[in-house]
Amino acid sequence: MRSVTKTDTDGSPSTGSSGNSSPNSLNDEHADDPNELPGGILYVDSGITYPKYYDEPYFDEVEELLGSSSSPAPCTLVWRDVTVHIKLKNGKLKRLVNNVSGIAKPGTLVALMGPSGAGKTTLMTALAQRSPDDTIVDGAIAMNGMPIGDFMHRESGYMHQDELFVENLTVMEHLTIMSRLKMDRRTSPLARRRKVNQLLRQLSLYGARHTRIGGLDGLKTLSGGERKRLAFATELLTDPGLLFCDEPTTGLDSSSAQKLITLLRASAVQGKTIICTIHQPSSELMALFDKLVLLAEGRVAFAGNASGALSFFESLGYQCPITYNPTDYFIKVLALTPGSEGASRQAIKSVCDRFAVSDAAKELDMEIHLEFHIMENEDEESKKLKFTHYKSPFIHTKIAWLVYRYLLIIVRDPRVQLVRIIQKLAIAITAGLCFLGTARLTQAGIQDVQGALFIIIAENTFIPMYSVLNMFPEEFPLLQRELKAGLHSTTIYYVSRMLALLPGLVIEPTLFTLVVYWVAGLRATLYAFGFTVLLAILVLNVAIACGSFFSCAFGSMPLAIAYLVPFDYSLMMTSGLFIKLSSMPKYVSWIRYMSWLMYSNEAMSILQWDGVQNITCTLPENEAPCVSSGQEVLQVYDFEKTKFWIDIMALVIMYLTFHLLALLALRSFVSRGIQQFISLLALSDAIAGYRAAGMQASLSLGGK
Ligand SMILES: Nc1ncnc2c1ncn2[C@@H]1O[C@H](COP(=O)(O)OP(=O)(O)OP(=O)(O)O)[C@@H](O)[C@H]1O
Repeated sequence: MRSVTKTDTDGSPSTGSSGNSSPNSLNDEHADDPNELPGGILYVDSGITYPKYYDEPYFDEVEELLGSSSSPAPCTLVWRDVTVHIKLKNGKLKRLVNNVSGIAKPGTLVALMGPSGAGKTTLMTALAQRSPDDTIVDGAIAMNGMPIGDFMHRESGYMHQDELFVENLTVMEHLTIMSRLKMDRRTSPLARRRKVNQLLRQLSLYGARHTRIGGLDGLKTLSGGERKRLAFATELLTDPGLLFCDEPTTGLDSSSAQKLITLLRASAVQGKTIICTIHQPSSELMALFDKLVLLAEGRVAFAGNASGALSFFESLGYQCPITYNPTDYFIKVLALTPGSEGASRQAIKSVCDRFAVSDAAKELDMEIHLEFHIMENEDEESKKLKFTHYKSPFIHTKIAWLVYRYLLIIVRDPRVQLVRIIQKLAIAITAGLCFLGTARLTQAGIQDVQGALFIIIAENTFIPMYSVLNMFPEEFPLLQRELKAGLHSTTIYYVSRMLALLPGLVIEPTLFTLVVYWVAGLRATLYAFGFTVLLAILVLNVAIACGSFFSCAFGSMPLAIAYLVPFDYSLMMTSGLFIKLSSMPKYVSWIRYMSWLMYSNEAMSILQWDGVQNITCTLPENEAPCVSSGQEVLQVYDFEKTKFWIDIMALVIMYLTFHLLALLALRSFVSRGIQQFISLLALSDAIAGYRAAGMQASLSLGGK
């Protein structure tokens, strides 16, 4: 056996871990290596150095050396008399799952089946402690003798029916980032990479490891089957003993479905407990499942071996025709027939009632009672031994990897970045050229200088503020899912999202101000230029913070725009350029204190005019009196030179306040849940439709 040697970035060699990724085999020596931030480290294997982290020869040898299998912690899930209600908008409760009991043991693959709307997903999310917030779950659910709680996020995996990814990432990037967000912080870098590589191979994704998951036009992306396998791989990163899969074969052809269920079967054989909802499996697929649970109208219609289901239905007089797939037949019996719903409900009730008093149900009941009895008599210490002693990654690790993820999204499409920079420069040059040679110390020059300053402020306010409005609503479904899975918190997400934007929020205003400032010929001192750039950066950041607040508070772009437009008009009107601030009526003049346009305009004007003397006057004597000094210019606009630092402080306070409000709005939005998001989308669509109708009407009026 050859030894595998890891060289940390400090150059000191250390022997790699030979265990699996479970905490028992963790190599504390490399615990949460701060050097292992995105970008990877170098590994040396018997004198050969392989750069970065995804080198195939390296992984080949490590796998030979360390073996590839790991055994998950055995997991028994038992539930008794589980009833699930949902709170409706009118305040009433609707029962979705009615008094359901069952058990899933280690090494079993359980099929949860039933007609559409039977309550499969509702039951599964309740068992996985991932129910939406407006749901009430009653009854007893326990895992390994402990009533379920937040620990389910780390002890179980949940594969959703519709997989959501950050589409512009590659398969390898996605798994690497998820391994840093999900896996125990004590897992050594070596074990983490080995796990990722092992999953890629096991799930036949190795060849597609550098393929983008989805997204960009014209580039190769993952197939539907590969996406499902990637979702599966993501859940397997932590090797959970319990796995929930919601319709994993939906959208797959029969061969891909067969492959996926075979994988689930293989995982169950390894010792996992897997509960899987599935629609219309073929007989071959069904043969891979150990147990079948049939749900109908929120109740259990059958639970036990698939072969037992045939005889149970036969005993009720439902003889499966020879040409029928038995599972299709069961679903047909348990589905509501359009036009005769009443009779169907009666038939379903009768099947569920008969199952409740059947021998199979009594046997199941005994098993469940025994499990709860053992649980009640087991001491806490031995219960704890059944759980992994998981330690979540540090907050700074999560932030670093989320920032990396969002930076990848930003730089992934260089065309967009390039277009943005070219656009910015083009606007800057055009705006600057309009003021070329005009910003002189003359009476006309005063207006030109103020105009150039306003261009800098406006360009760093309006477009950026509106451009951010769609960001949060777009990412909300994935955020909601990651929060439910306990991957991170709303605050971590928000901070990471903003940090990833930061480089652009510094580079863009700097470039823009640089061009406009010098082309327009504004005050040529390093002090004035430096602070103007700083102010432009601050303005852009306040605008982004304000846009983020509106985006988080209203949850959809059309709604946010509807409120932001009047707000930005009031900011602009009180900026000091369009109306004399001291002449504004009292009841609206307070708005200026919320206007970062006013603060930045005042500070930039002070930079341009403070200490300036001898502004030339070429006006005829009988015209208005001339402004002869910078001090007088500031007075014209109601600006005070002593307020320079107050303006900067006000901008900083606004930046912090908007971000804080945005974070609070996002947290409240998240806690109100996806349901509100869906209704907001409907409202936004209605607004968009209303606008389109209005536009149509005005067009047709115009036509007349
Ligand atoms: N938020 C909700 N408000 C009202 N009814 C709901 C809500 N969520 C689910 N339901 C209803 O609860 C029932 C069970 O839904 P669930 O998604 O669990 O069914 P399912 O068996 O998984 O269906 P499918 O196979 O079509 O996914 C359905 O009738 C559904 O319309």
